[in-house]
Amino acid sequence: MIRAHTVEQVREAEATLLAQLPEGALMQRAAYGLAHAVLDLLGGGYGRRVLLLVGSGDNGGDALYAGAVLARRGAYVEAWLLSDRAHAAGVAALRRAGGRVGPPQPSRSWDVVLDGIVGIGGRPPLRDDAAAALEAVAGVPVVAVDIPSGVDVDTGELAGPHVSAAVTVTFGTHKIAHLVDPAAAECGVVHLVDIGLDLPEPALEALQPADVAALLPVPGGQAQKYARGVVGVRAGSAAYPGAALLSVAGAASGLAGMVRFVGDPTVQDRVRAAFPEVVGDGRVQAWVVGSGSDDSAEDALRAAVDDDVPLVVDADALAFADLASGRPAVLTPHAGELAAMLGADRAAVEARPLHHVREAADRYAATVLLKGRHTLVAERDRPVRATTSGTPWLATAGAGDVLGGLVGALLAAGLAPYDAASVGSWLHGAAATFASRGGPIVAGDVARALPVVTAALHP
Ligand SMILES: NC(=O)C1=CN([C@@H]2O[C@H](COP(=O)(O)OP(=O)(O)OC[C@H]3O[C@@H](n4cnc5c(N)ncnc54)[C@H](OP(=O)(O)O)[C@@H]3O)[C@@H](O)[C@H]2O)[C@@H](O)CC1
Ligand SMILES: Nc1ncnc2c1ncn2[C@@H]1O[C@H](COP(=O)(O)OP(=O)(O)O)[C@@H](O)[C@H]1O
Ligand SMILES: [K+]
Repeated sequence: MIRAHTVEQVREAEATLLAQLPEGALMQRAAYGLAHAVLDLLGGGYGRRVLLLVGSGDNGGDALYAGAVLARRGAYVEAWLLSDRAHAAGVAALRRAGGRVGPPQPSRSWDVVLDGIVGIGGRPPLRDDAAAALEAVAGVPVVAVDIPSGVDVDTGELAGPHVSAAVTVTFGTHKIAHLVDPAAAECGVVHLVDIGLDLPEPALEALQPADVAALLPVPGGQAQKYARGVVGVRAGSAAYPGAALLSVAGAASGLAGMVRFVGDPTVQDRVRAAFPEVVGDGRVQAWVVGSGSDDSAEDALRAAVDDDVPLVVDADALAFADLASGRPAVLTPHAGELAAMLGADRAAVEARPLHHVREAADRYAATVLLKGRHTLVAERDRPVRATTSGTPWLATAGAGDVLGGLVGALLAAGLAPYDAASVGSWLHGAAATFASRGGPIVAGDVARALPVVTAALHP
């Protein structure tokens, strides 16, 4: 599991550790890890040209000490101090190691910039002098120290100019901005340096393959199809028959024991032709409702709610999500749909996805899965889960229908809504990456890849 903590949680853990360690030891650990990440990126130190952007806090201190390590490895290191209160011991260490301190020499070209402007003590927006320094080094790859300066650490929001990093080296634990967009998209590759912090329950987490494998419902020797769970799909319409096929394709991932389909008769024929294993109406352990349902969405959701089993509420059914409020249910909006549910603008949801997904989980007393580059799953009183598997090629029509069906299969197999949503989202992203191999895919490819990625979790 990748765990992310708030600034306050990190500060508390840091204070406990600082009290036990000799002065400066924690910063040395951080700086050493940072320097080695930079050496990895540059393929060595000798002859490399490194510019440090140094603010007034300990984040600048990390950059200065790492700069000293790099200078001792033969790099040419220069520190641009953005404050006259830069970390004094760090400045001295850099000088001792042969680094230069002062405004950068205009003619120099840099292999890398270390962003030590602000870390977890920064409050966006960045000040003008810091923003001007970033402009001056535009085009040079940046390694962000702890956090790309200018992003809001605890919300993942952007507020004005900020660093776009190739690599972010963080310390002790991930921060929320490393996992939540739009800030997460500015972090590049995130590298965690262990500095020995003892941390509480995280604010946010991201499942890793081992976590997904541990949560996955796997049939035992005595398995039989009904006991494995039956998932029902009420999706599609004469106008959108494809959505029914894709929702069923996700449900027919093999993770539940049986799939039922209920819908428009012409659509039903097409579903049966494409999926001979799918049967008609009857008892189910979970319903998936709404993908392409058009004007039948409300009736379909009411019928599903009457069965009193866990629900996936997708697409057209989201307009009636109040019907699922307080029930075991996963609501699966994209940003536009969530905006409509909350009476907000789509742009506001995209700028503040964490805020809005939490608001919806609270308002609907349900599990809310907000689709996007890093999908977020929120439920009251639980850490939000972010999905980091996937590829931008997954942003393709019908991919969301497959996801809804898949989450429904996991609900039917007995996972709680929170786990079904986050495990389903992870598998969906992994299947997309597997199917894509770096190239284009369509939604059906994602569904077809689900058994392969599921099998790969249990070698
Ligand atoms: N926690 C840990 O376990 C460890 C932490 N470590 C490191 O310490 C870092 C935290 O250091 P920190 O507390 O000194 O804060 P930090 O982020 O460097 O600077 C804050 C200062 O910047 C300023 N400033 C504020 N807003 C600004 C703005 N918008 N634009 C420009 N300037 C702005 C403001 O100062 P002012 O100039 O207002 O006096 C403020 O005081 C952490 O991220 C990690 O790198 C590791 O060494 C070891 C383990
Ligand atoms: N930039 C992106 N990178 C990775 N995945 C993305 C990106 N944008 C969207 N997705 C994923 O693509 C899928 C699109 O689903 P959705 O918006 O519901 O489309 P549709 O309604 O056509 O099925 C979601 O699973 C979402 O998380
Ligand atoms: K930084």
